[in-house]
Amino acid sequence: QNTPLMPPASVEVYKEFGEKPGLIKLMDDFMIRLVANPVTGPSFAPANQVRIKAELVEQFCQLLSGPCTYQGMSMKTAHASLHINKPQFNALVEELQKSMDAMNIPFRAQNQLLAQLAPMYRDVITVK
Ligand code: HEM
Repeated sequence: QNTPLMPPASVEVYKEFGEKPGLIKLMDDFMIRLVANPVTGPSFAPANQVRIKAELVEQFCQLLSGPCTYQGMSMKTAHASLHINKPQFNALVEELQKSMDAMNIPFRAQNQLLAQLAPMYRDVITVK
């Protein structure tokens, strides 16, 4: 996790995501969408999806003030060699929104998570 510009979301929001089991379900849905999307698919199809999902669960749990400590790579390190551009970043966020809608996560809670993720564009996007 780099440059946390927002205070973590409240633990109430973690509950609205269904805690750990909710996040696991969310990531299963999200990864299917990421692989199917023509903009993000080429990055995720060849990757270790099981491991990325597990890391995302821990990361989102921490961002939502759940009882987790993300121990994966920094966003800068994880994405350094992936040549990610802005359309890819935006496509990932859109797929996440679809997954959150599919899980009936309240809109306000969705926005709490998105506010945590938005500043990460600085570390994730390396291609103009
Ligand atoms: C806010 C946006 C993003 C977040 C929060 C995020 C989060 C993560 C996390 C937690 C990991 C696992 C790190 C680890 O293994 O220790 C990861 C890896 C990865 N991410 Fe992202 N990511 C974002 C954007 C993107 C985008 C836009 C793409 C490509 C379209 C992408 C592609 C990947 C790939 C391919 C890996 C696996 C790298 C590897 O296996 O070495 N990510 N990401």
